[in-house]
Parts: sequence; C-alpha cells; structure tokens
Amino acid sequence: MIHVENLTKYYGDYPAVRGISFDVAKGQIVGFLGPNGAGKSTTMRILSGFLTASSGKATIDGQDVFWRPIEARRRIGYMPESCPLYLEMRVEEYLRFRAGLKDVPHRKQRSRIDYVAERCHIADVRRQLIGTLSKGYRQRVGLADALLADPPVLILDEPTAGLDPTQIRETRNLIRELGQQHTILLSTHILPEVEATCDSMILIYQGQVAAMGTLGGVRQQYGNRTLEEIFVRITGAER
Ligand SMILES: Nc1ncnc2c1ncn2[C@@H]1O[C@H](COP(=O)(O)OP(=O)(O)OP(=O)(O)O)[C@@H](O)[C@H]1O
Repeated sequence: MIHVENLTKYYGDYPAVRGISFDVAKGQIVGFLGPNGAGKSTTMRILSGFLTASSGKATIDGQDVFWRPIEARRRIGYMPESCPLYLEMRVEEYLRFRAGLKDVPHRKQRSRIDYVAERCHIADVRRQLIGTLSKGYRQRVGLADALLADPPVLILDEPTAGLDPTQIRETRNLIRELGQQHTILLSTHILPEVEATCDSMILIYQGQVAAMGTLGGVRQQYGNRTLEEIFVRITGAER
C-alpha cells in the first residue's frame, strides 16, 4: 500500500533523508521511529505531498506521489505533528470546509462529518470554537480531518504528543480501531505505544533505515531486547 524506494531529501546541502526504502502492506499499523531530527517528519511530508523529494520514488496504493500527486493525495489522510487548525472556526464548520477541499461530495458531507465526529469522540464539541478546545480535543479534530474522505492510508505524525495519559490511551485505542480499516504509518517517540499499537516498525536514524520488520522479528534479531534497549543501542542515545 505504501512503497518507498531510495528516497532522498536535501535541505540545501544537508541530507535529511538518505536513500530510504520500505514497504507497508495493506492493513498494517507501522510504527515510524527515530530520535529527533532522524527524518521522520520529512519522509511523512514527502509521502503526503507537502514536500518534494530530491530523488527516489514513492507510491501510495500504486499512485506515484511525484507523478500522480492528486491521485496519491486522495488516498492519504495526513495528520501533521502540530495540526494547523483554524482556531476561529467552529469544529463542524472546519470539518465542512475541509470536506469541501477534499472533494467529499456535497450530499455525503453531513454523514461523513457525523461519522468522523462520532469515531473521534468530538461529537460533544462540534459547535465549539477550535481555539477554545484542549490540546487533546484539537488532536482529535486533526484525526477527524484526516479521516474525512475515508482514505485507505493514514499518516499520523506524533498523534499523542502532548496529551495526558487518559487521552493517550483513548487515542491509542482509536488508532487500533482505525487499523481495522486503514493502513497506518504512525510516528511516535513513545516506544510502549508502538508495542501496544503496531504490527511492525521502521527505525530511522540519521536519515537512513536502521531497523525494520515485525516487532517480534526485530526483537529477535537483537537478542530479544526491549524496543527501548534496541532504540538506545542503535541510536547511541546512551553510552
Ligand atoms: N525546512 C527545513 N530546512 C532545513 N532543515 C530542515 C528543515 N526541516 C527539517 N530540517 C532538518 O532535517 C532533519 C530531519 O528533520 P525531521 O523534522 O524530518 O526529523 P524528525 O525525525 O521528524 O524529528 P522530530 O522527532 O524531532 O520531529 C533535522 O536535522 C532538521 O533540522
């Protein structure tokens, strides 16, 4: 469902992503891990069509993100790290606006908004101004937005960052539920979250894939260490 081949991105002279390749099969929830600055957000932005790569190839459900950007983008729901919401809009108004941008047919907009509001547990704040919502609710509005056009692929950049433990648990449960219908690439710094939510993982370090596979497979490869131990060992965060 997601195919990435030799993807490279330079910011000026700096190679933030250096020849990354990976595949995500349909129906998988994949944890996209790595220390700060590893290149996760850059890769996710390229896949979502918000950045162009310097070289390499990426396809979403067979659609090339560089050559068929509109078709590729239609297949993705992207939730950026800090959701850029319009704070002066009400939740419902915002979702309607976004549904229009995403070409959700007019006659289907109401039922889609009802569905995502219910699914993301924001039905009780539909008439509230986004600027007055807590961080947890804003994240859920971002997730509802990503789901609006019912894309087969969800790309979620640190969806639980800054949430309290209850909100984290709710968001994790929601992501697990969504994994039954969507293929999900999920970046996070919280390793227990990967263990609780994901089928497999990709660990990025210095712009390259440093480990990849099912959680069990990667753990086995590293002598059945915990994910945290493997992360530290690869990224050298603790010596
Ligand atoms: N617009 C930009 N211009 C120049 N350098 C950038 C730009 N965006 C990111 N970088 C650099 O590219 C590298 C990768 O950044 P990226 O945001 O992809 O990392 P990340 O793995 O998502 O990190 P984090 O976990 O902190 O979000 C970093 O060194 C970052 O400073």
